[in-house]
Amino acid sequence: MLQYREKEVLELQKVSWKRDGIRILSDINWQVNKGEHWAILGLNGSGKTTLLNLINGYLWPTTGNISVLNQPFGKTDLRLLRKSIGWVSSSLQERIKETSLVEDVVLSGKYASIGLYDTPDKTDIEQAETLMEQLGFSHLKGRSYRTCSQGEKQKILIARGLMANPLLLILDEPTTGLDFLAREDLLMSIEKMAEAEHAPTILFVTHHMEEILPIFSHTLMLRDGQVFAEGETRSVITENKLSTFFSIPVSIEWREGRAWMTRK
Ligand SMILES: Nc1ncnc2c1ncn2[C@@H]1O[C@H](COP(=O)(O)OP(=O)(O)OP(=O)(O)O)[C@@H](O)[C@H]1O
Repeated sequence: MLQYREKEVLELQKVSWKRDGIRILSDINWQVNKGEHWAILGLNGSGKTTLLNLINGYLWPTTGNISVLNQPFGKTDLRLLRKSIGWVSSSLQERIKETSLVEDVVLSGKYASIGLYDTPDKTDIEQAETLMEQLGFSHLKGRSYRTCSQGEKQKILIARGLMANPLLLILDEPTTGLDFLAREDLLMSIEKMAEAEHAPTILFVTHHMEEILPIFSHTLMLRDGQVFAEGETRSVITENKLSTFFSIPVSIEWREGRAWMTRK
């Protein structure tokens, strides 16, 4: 595990990524500091997944510099770094063994494994139980993962991601496929988790404005592989900026710290 006391969680300087002569990401400058949680907003194909793959070191930038948890890429052991990063995505969901018990899926996060290969100790079991309670699914203990709903599965995977006490937690479109109630329930669990003591820095990828909860102090907007806007959420989520971003006039209504968008 990395020992990490610095202020800076993430720094990208002039990062570009090209594939087959096409620039997928251009000139990304982005800094995330401790104490901030970021939403990443972008249309399909804007480069969000590519950006996450760069941060995790699964892709290498064509140009520019990346430093994650104060570890400059090129001088760092990426396998060690990845132990400090939790990543919850739909591709992870597909890799979970459907017959596993809910608590074993959570516990497997301790070893960054998909199955449960090591024997968990008492502290691990207690930690898993605390996370299940915090995220509101203690009642699913003893059930198989297969029998859980989509919203429950997302909570299980977030708890799994938290088992290794990551410093950075990436939630890549966690609300995909959820109905209104399941989505709100998951968002409230994420909010509670973010407010807990020793919570990791969260990067939350979404297509939907209203999912940017007040805990997301900052927002990065990506368009066509470029940073369209970045900074404090209230200064980024404005009618003017969003109308340009979506190329249609939109209005925003703020309710309980969340921006609800409609077409004008
Ligand atoms: N390995 C690759 N080779 C060629 N093109 C790629 C590759 N990976 C991504 N792209 C292209 O880069 C662009 C950005 O893709 P990316 O998956 O990062 O977008 P995204 O914002 O995550 O989209 P979505 O919201 O649909 O998941 C797309 O046009 C995609 O086709």
